Amino acid sequence: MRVALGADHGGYELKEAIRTHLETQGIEVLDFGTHSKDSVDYPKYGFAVGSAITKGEADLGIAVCGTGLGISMAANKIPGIRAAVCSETFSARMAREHNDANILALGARVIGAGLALDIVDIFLKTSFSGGRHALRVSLISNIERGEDI
Ligand SMILES: O=C[C@H](O)[C@H](O)[C@H](O)COP(=O)(O)O
Repeated sequence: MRVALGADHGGYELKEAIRTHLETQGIEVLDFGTHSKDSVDYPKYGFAVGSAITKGEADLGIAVCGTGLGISMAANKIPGIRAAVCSETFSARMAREHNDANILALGARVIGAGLALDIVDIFLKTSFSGGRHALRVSLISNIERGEDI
C-alpha cells in the first residue's frame, strides 16, 4: 500500500509522527510536505495529496492541518476525492466501509497523537464494503459531473 501524506504547519508535527508510524510498519509513504513549522497554505497540501491519488501514485491519503477542515475542503474539490475528517475511530471505519473515503483528514489541534495514530490504523486497514453503499458513492460521482440525481 502507498499512502500520500501532507500537512500544513498546524499538522506538521503530527504528519511526522504518522510518517514514522507507517514506515515502521513497512508502508510506503509519499510525503508531500510541509517540512517545517513555518506558516504555509493548507490548500496546496490538500491538492498534492488528492492529486497523488487521482493520478494513481498513491492508494490512500492522509491530510493534516489544525482542524482537518480546510485541508479536506481543498482535497474534496478534486473530482474523485472523498476526504473525511475523523476525530474518533468509529467514523474512520465508517468512512472507509460506507463512503469509500480515499483521504483521512485529521486535526492536529483537535486530537492527540495517540488517538490520531489509532484512527490512521483503522482507516488504512478497513475496506469499502460495496453493496448498497456503492450506489450511493456513485451518486456522489454523478454530482461531481454536474448531473441531476
Ligand atoms: O482549516 C485550516 C487549518 O486548521 C489551518 O491549519 C489553520 O487555519 C492555520 O491557522 P494559523 O495560520 O493561525 O496557524
